[in-house]
Formats: sequence, C-alpha cells, structure tokens
Amino acid sequence: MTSKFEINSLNTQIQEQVQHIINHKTKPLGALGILEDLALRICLIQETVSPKIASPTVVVFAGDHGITQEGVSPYPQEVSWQMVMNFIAGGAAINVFTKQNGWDILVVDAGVNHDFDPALPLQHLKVAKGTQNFLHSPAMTKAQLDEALEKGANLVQKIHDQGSNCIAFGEMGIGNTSAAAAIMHKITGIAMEACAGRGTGLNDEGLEKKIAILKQAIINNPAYTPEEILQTFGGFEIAMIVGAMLSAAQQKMLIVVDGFIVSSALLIAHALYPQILDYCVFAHQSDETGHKQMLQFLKAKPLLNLNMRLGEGTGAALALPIIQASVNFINEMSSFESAGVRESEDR
Ligand SMILES: O=C(O)c1ccc[n+]([C@@H]2O[C@H](COP(=O)([O-])O)[C@@H](O)[C@H]2O)c1
Ligand SMILES: Cc1cc2nc[nH]c2cc1C
Repeated sequence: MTSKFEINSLNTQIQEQVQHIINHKTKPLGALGILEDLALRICLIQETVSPKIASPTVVVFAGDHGITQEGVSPYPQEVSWQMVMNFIAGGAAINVFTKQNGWDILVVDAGVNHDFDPALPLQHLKVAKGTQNFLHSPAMTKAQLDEALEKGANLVQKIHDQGSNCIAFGEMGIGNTSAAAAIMHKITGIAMEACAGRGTGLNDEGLEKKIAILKQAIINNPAYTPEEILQTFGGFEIAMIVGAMLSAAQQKMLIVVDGFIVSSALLIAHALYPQILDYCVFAHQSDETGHKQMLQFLKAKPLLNLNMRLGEGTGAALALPIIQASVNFINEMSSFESAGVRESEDR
C-alpha cells in the first residue's frame, strides 16, 4: 500500500524569481525571517509567485489503543470517545482555535472503542474498536494497516478535490503517546527513556512503569521496516495520518504538523518518502518529552514553542495564521519600487 505514492521533490525553477520578489519588498533584507522561508517554500510547492492558502482544513483523527490495559495513561480509555463527542459539540480547544480563524475542521473515527451513532457529523472510517495490546502482539494486522493507510489517503484526496491545498493534522487517543514513543524509538534508535514522556500527566512512578512496559513491548515484538513498525506499535489514527500525509504530499498540499503523535506519523512517512519534508511545516514544539529530539531527527524547525502538550491539532491551528501571514506578505506588500521607497545600495 505505501509503495503506490508519487511524491516529488520541489521544483526550484522559480526560486530565484521568488527570492527576488521577497528581497525587494519594503523591508530590510531578510527582516521577515522565517516568514520569508515559508513564503518561498509555499511558492515552490504551488509553483507560483502568487501563492494561496485555500480552504485550510484541520483533520482530527481519533483512535484507541490496547496498550492502555497496562496503565500507561492516567486517563481511562473512554475519554477518547467522550472527547470525540466534545469535538462534535464544538467544546474542545481545537474547536475554539479553528473557530477563531474560520478554518474548517473534520473529525475522524479512525478506530475508537465506541459505537458512534452513524448520524453524527463524523468521518466514520473505523478500522476496529481500538488496537490490540502491543505488549503481547502487534497492534494491528497487515490488512488493518493497509485499510487505515488507504482510508487516510482517500479522505485527503476528497478534501483536496473539494479545493483545499493546506491540511493540518491532529489526533485524539488515550494511550497514543506510548504508541508514538515506541515508533520514535524504533525509527530513530534513541533510548526509550528519551522517547517516552508523561503524556496526559503521569507522575514519576507512572512514567517509570510506562518506560518499562514499552521496553518490554519492543523486546516481545520484532519489527524492522517502517510498515512493520507502524503495524506493530501504531494506532489506527496514527496509520491513517501516515496515509493522509503521503496523499497530501502527492497532491502538493501544504502539510501542517502538530505535536508528538502527529510527528511520529511523519517519522514513518519520512522513512518511506524522505522528500515529504518539502511539504511539511512544523507548527510547534510540544512539551512532551521526546518531541524536541524527534524534531531534531527530522531537522525540523518548529514555528512556536508555547509549552503545549494537548494534541487535537491545537498547535497546528495556532500556527496557521503565521503561515497565512507569509502568503499575505508576498502577495500584498509593496516593493521598494511600487512604494517609492529608496532601497539600500549594497543588496
Ligand atoms: O500533541 C502532543 O504533543 C501531545 C502530547 C501529550 C499528550 N497528547 C494528547 O494526550 C493523549 C495521549 O496521552 P496519553 O497519556 O494518554 O498517552 C492524546 O489524546 C493526545 O492527543 C498530545
Ligand atoms: C481531557 C483530554 C483532552 C484531550 N485532548 C487531546 N488529548 C486529550 C486527553 C485528555 C485527557
């Protein structure tokens, strides 16, 4: 399933032209810092000097995790479906942040351990009612992995076909910091102690236990390729995000990466298609232990660091206005010439 994507590195043909436009805006050279890098990249992705952020969409994938049976989260599993209901009712942080900016939000049941009423305004893409406990066996079957990847990819294709060129990924799933930590350890080789964190708020004793369980799970379940790692330790929401990211990059959409769990999906996508990074903007550095090193592994520079560790796509939603500003400045700012402002002589 993962071999079918066609992801191209950026075409740099218009790079000099775009850089020239940026350099001649009414500002000292380079004075818009990272906004300038963003603007250039969005121009190259869209192959235009007049880029647009069209119908930005935040997609929140939810799934449950069998590993919660081992007490790796301070919250009970039912919080996953209860928070999905909260997303639908508009009461979660991600609802507030998307509403503030007028962004669209889609909530996906990727594999929550609950029977949702089919009439609810959800993307009903459930693969199964939660994964298996990966302490004892792989989290999902190969068929389930392929189903999740395919469903994620198809959903993004649909969003793209409806006119969106910018997609932000979020997630919800009690226990998913354990899945993400296991993926991080397997892909990066970084010690489990540096990958596993407190998640929703484990105390010292809880964290120690989580690390011990994850280490044992790694011993119990050999997994080598990125697909095997995802199948063995992933969640349905994480696998769906992998498929969604691959499809988004194939469609040349801008991908806004949220926190620790969404970044773990990117670790898998990147291991399969390194060029996917050309399409990614890293919204923030989460406070979850491990995210900083995960970002360093990807050579990623996050836009924000607000000590957040919520997930849901909240970091991504907060970064979207910055991304929008980078597009606005290249489209709307005057040049020295058009504004009649004198330029420095030694440019
Ligand atoms: O996005 C992050 O960086 C992040 C960091 C810590 C926790 N979370 C959220 O907390 C939940 C997982 O935490 P836990 O402790 O149950 O593994 C899940 O719903 C995530 O959205 C999210
Ligand atoms: C209340 C709550 C809200 C969340 N949002 C994302 N992960 C979450 C975890 C909990 C526990």
